[in-house]
Amino acid sequence: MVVNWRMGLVAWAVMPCHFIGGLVQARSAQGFALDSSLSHSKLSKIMAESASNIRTVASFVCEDRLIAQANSSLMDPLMRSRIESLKYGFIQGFSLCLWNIAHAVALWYTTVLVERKQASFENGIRSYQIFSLTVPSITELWTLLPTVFASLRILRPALRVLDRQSHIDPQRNGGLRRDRICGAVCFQDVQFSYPLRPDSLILQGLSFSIGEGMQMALVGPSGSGKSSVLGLVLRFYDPQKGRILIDGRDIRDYELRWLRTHIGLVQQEPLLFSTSIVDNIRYGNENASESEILEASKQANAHGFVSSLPDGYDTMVGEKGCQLSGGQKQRIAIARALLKRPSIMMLDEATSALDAESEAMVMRAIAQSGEGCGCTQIRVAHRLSTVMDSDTIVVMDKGKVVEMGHHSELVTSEGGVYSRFFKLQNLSGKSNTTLD
Ligand SMILES: Nc1ncnc2c1ncn2[C@@H]1O[C@H](COP(=O)(O)OP(=O)(O)OP(=O)(O)O)[C@@H](O)[C@H]1O
Repeated sequence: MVVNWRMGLVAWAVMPCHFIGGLVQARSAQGFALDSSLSHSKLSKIMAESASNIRTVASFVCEDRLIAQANSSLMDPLMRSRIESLKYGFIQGFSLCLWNIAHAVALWYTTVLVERKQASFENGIRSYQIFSLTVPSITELWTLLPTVFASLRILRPALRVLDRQSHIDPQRNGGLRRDRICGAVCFQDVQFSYPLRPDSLILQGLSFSIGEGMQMALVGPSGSGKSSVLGLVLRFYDPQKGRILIDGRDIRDYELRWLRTHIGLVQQEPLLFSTSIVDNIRYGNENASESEILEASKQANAHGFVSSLPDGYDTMVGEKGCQLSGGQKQRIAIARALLKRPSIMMLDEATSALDAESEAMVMRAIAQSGEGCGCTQIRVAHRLSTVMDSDTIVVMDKGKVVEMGHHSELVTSEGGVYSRFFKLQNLSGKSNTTLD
């Protein structure tokens, strides 16, 4: 407009041609971006699952099936991408055509202005140069849009997870803190269903209580809700109805992170981190001294096998602890939990891979590990022989307590669930017969 207002008006007049061309291109490229990000996310899921379950894949000879799945995850988007490419090619041609028409008009009008002496040759060239450099640059911003859309599409699931507000916020400060937890646990008429399956009631009015320092065993058929009970004590979820009390106070009153530091959990399939044994044990308490780590390892009956390894406590355990046996992993996980010195220790089939002698030794160590009042233990077990000594045995079925008491009472109760399965396990002579 400053160099030559007539040229300026032409630039404004042809600008929509540029914009429309760029917009059409951007729109058509969006489909492309979606297809390729979807197909790659499917493919990487198949690859990650196959790699982490490589032994299962090999033992079921599933390699060909997985390769076929990986191929088909790419074939469908590939076909669609070919069609999209053709469409994109035509659209690209159309928009470039519009683009070049705009340039042709601008150049033609420059020559007209110079011919009519309404612009000097120098100003004509200058204004055309300004037009041909600035207008396409502005319009090219549109062509960046597909990249922006594609990035947003890839980021959106991650952003959704980051934005999700947890109903139970472990970062929230405030709430009750005490000098210590003694470990009395009480479930009062607890009803619970998982958020993803709100209609299926997992715990149906569950009530029981354990005194501080006592040992309680949870037994029952698979799917009866035993592990869910442990998840509720750690407040991974809150019950829909009823209350859970620790030392007489509702667990929702406590500061969550503080509460969790007093509760130990060892699961049947303990997940170890891909680092050294000592770092895995230290995970329980990063401020622990070397002698405390050694002590916890001895209590968990892990010290013997760790010392016999060439690198001892510096041995790397591999991804998820794959370079250790099941029993060794369990012992490291127990040592890690013991290092926390928890007031409540929850063991979910945590000693299933240990021999009877090691198991008895570890259980004794856990019982002595709590501060002051001793450590309250909640054990989930299928092998009844391992929980016979518990102070209380709670027998669960379909989310309810069906029997409760000491082994000597339950085993003599005629027609009782516990006595029936105890006989079954003894008769079969297999210690791993389960309540199923
Ligand atoms: N995250 C979850 N979302 C939805 N349902 C779940 C979830 N976890 C478990 N369930 C369901 O809750 C029920 C109880 O599961 P839970 O693991 O508590 O049983 P369990 O008695 O410990 O079983 P097992 O002895 O086989 O370990 C099962 O029917 C299970 O399918």
